[in-house]
Amino acid sequence: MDSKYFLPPSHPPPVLDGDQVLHLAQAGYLSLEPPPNLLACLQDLLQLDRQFFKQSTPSKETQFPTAEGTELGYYHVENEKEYLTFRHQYSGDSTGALSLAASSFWKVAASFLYRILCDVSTALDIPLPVWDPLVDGCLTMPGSISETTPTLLRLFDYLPGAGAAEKHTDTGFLTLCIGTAPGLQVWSTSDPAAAMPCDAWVDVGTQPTVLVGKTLQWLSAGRLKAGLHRVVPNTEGRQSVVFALRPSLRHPVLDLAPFGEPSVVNLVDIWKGIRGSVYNVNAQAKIRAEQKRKLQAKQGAEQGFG
Ligand SMILES: O=C(O)CCC(=O)C(=O)O
Ligand SMILES: [Fe+2]
Repeated sequence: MDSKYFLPPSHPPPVLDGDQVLHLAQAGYLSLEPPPNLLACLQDLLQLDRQFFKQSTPSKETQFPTAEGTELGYYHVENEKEYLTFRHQYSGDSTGALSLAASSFWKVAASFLYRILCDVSTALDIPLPVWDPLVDGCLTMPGSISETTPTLLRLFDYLPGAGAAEKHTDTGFLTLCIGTAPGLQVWSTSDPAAAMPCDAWVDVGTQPTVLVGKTLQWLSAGRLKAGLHRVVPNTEGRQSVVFALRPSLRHPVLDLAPFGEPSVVNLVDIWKGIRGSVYNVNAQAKIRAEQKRKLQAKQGAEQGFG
């Protein structure tokens, strides 16, 4: 028998249909139903997440020391929110279970977003192998700090009536946001052909939502638009799980030919440029204000990132 019948499929099964790809590209966001295994991992993670945030601040800080600004470990924004950022696995008795649940969730969330990346690539005629170096080390939670990439999993605990995030776009490829209560809003622009423009903030409620980030917008030369979003306070408070698939920086030399651009760039420089063009909506109020002030002085604009 001809061996071609035994070749593996060249593409993972699609997650999105054509209309969903179009919506994600044009609106910069898409609310959708994730696969059952992702929801099962989410429930395990949320249970441990609630137990974690009930602990005292010193206990949380000891288990997951704040590091790299907001980018690693436990971070507290006084009177607003606290959150825990995973970029690698932690060990130790008190943190083992949470770290393990985070690692399981990371794997399914990363594979979900990667498949969505494949779906948009197919629609844009971008060859799928192009993504291999770009997601190297991002699809499973790295074992140690030395193996980290910018990709992260973040567990938020927003204070009732106060926890929020100013409007911003994320910096990476794709972000998956799942909240336990309403609060996340996306900016929805009307069809340019519509008679009456009706641009508005739209509540996504507790519906899992995928957002396009600035790096994907840049790589696709604007064919995918980064999704503007914000978090508004909820009187009951809110937990959310945010997985941000960001570029791996392990292979800095990036040939843009497969993206339709005849040039070679340094991905580290591109990433630094994108990160440097925005302020951090998740930083403490004073740091945020200072970052905003510096940015305004530099570019006369106000832009946030999450
Ligand atoms: O909490 C959420 O659902 C979203 C948070 C967010 O937008 C961010 O951290 O970038
Ligand atoms: Fe965000």
